[in-house]
Amino acid sequence: MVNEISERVEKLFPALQTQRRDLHKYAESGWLEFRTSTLVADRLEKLGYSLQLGKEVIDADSRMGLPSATVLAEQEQRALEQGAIARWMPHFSGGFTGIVATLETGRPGPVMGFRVDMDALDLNEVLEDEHRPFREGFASANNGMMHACGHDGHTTIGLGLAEVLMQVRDQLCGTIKLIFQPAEEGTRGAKSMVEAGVVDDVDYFTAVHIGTGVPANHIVCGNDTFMATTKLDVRFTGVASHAGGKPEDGRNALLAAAQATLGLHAIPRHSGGDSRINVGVLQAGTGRNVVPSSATMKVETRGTTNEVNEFIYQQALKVISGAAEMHQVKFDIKLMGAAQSSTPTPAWVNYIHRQAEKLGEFEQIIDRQEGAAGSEDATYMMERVKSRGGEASYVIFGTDLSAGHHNELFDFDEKVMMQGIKTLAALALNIAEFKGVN
Ligand SMILES: O=C(O)C[C@H](NC(=O)Cc1c[nH]c2ccccc12)C(=O)O
Repeated sequence: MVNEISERVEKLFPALQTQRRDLHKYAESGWLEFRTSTLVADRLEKLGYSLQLGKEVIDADSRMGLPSATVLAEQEQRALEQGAIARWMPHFSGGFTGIVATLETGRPGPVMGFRVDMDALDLNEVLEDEHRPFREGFASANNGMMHACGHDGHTTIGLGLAEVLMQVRDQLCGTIKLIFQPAEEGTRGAKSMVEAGVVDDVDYFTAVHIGTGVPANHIVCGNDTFMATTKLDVRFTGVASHAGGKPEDGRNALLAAAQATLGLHAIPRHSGGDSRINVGVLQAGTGRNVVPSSATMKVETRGTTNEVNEFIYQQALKVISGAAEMHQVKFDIKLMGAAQSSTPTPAWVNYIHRQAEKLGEFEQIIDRQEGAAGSEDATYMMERVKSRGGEASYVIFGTDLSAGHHNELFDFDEKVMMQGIKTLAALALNIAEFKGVN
């Protein structure tokens, strides 16, 4: 069975590479994955999956960090010009760019959920010969959007997995659910899919990532270091006045934001675990001789547990309102994203380990990756599945990178996609080996 899967996946490689490069070239940021979604939906339908799309899998009110209506409309238009398939667009229009593809095998067995993400980062790709995507003609055509975290690879893994599983459907049991999630960056999209009930029937859940510093031919079967996080946009609104003639009439939003920035970074640590705070963007003012009446900040808090993150977040709210009070300016706070901390379930990690072993492709099979990582909103899905007694894990496939994640020179070795597909396909094919037949 292992050899059969390997051969099938190897055969797909040229098509997978073309697919990945197409997605890379037409990179789309979170909630704007219009072209990507229409292509993914079309492919999955052709393969024979039943599809749930857009509002069926995205709870509108649980979406975080949604771009403005203007941006959504502009980008939908741009996607159509770049080859989005128009007949699918009504499902995704307005920022509902999520897809769940289901394969009912008709044989008894568990529901297995696989999650990949589809969004790019807000980043300009390097357009120079030293960078392979540019050299080979698939660098991002979209200004300010770049697949610099490998989600083009993840989406391609999802499509390749869909194809292989359909080829071997007679050997599968239970139900396969492939989840294509929007807006992972900024941890904005997963919650809306969880609230739409997407994983409520999933018994065994697996999310994937490539790279993240894990060497090529290594697999981490259960990454368990994701930090809980809260993302917020803060806007201070003061009063503009003549900086020379009437400074006392002004209410200085820039000072409030500056004060808040220093105060935020001075929030104490928490004995319950590591924490982070970052003011990543700070913009204020309009002119040299005007008391600045507006300021905006983009802030994130993190903690190794939900409690630690909540502590930092609550302190942050106090610092922000205190700084506003000090400078007599108004403020408002918008929640832009959030994720929980989560740990995989040991039995599922162990099963993944054994399947990876059988593939015979990996030099090292690691159960846990230690050390503080970033955040991931797949944790919402993991926690929902676990809360119902299910199994969940987050798997990392190591690969050689040309530069770190979120860097303008990021690229990866596309062979990793095949290792990903083989491993995930093995999880589905051999599920009878997990705790016997369900
Ligand atoms: O918080 C976010 O915006 C999500 C973003 N997530 C990632 O970069 C994914 C990620 C970070 N570190 C790891 C380690 C393993 C897998 C995935 C990751 C981050 O942490 O800034």
